[in-house]
Amino acid sequence: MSELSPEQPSNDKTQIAAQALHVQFGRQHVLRDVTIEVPQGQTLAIIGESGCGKTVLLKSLIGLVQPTSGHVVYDGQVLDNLNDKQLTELRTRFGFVFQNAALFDSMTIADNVAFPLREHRKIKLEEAYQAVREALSVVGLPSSVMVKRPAELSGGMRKRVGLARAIIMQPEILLYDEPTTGLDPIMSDVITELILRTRDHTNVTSIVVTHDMSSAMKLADRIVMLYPLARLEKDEPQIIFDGTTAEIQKCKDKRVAQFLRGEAGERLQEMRDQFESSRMIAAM
Ligand SMILES: Nc1ncnc2c1ncn2[C@@H]1O[C@H](COP(=O)(O)OP(=O)(O)OP(=O)(O)O)[C@@H](O)[C@H]1O
Repeated sequence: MSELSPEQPSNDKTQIAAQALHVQFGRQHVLRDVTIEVPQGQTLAIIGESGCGKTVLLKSLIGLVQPTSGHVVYDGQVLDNLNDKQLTELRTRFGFVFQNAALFDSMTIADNVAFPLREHRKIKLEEAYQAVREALSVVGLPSSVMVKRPAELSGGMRKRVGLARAIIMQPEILLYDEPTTGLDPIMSDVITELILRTRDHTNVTSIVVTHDMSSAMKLADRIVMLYPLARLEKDEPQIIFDGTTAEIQKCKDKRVAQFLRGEAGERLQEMRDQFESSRMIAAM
């Protein structure tokens, strides 16, 4: 395995670290100088308004997005020093819960959940299905769903299947992209509880990208808030808050407080201005 070449994260127990991460697509800069160290067992919520780069950060952490500069260090290994085989092996230690559950429509729930096991471990079908039953029971689903297909389940059930598939490999780290989006408040709370339960049972490190402040406040040990680069001056940091749930409630930064209160602030005026200018262009 490759040795750590950039600076060693300061915390010995750091499981994953983004070091001075910069991501750019064409001319659009999305992440600038983002540094976060996540200790083993921590549950970190990444919040921030739509388009600020939360998902890009999450994808960079598992090597699905290549940073323009900077590094991701996982358990002492720099991701960009790994070849494809090593990266694939490393990813088996990660569980990723996608925003839309990303299930295969043509497969049964049993085969969807068993998929990573069958892909990465030489395991008999019956053994895999036993692991599926256990993973489903952890997320509160009966084994009777195993024969169904994703289209036959509700959105909340599909999210739970996505979580079952992520935990079946007993990952060291779980990354969630908007796990409660599109769910009613009760089902959102169920998913939040499941994330907590999974963390408590397995001591897994969890990184949760979310807009859902009530979920973030309930599950996070730590909250990091990103701000869109387009709204920042060149020398302003993109991480505008990094602290506990208690600290964020006392945070004096207007941008953080507005986000917590769900206020649109100057965005409404900007939308009105855009509307007016497009009306004027149309009238010309
Ligand atoms: N593969 C890509 N190619 C080009 N641009 C991209 C790509 N992935 C993301 N972007 C752009 O990067 C910016 C940040 O996207 P990202 O999905 O990380 O936002 P987000 O904070 O997760 O937003 P949301 O909360 O709406 O999901 C957006 O402007 C998006 O269009």
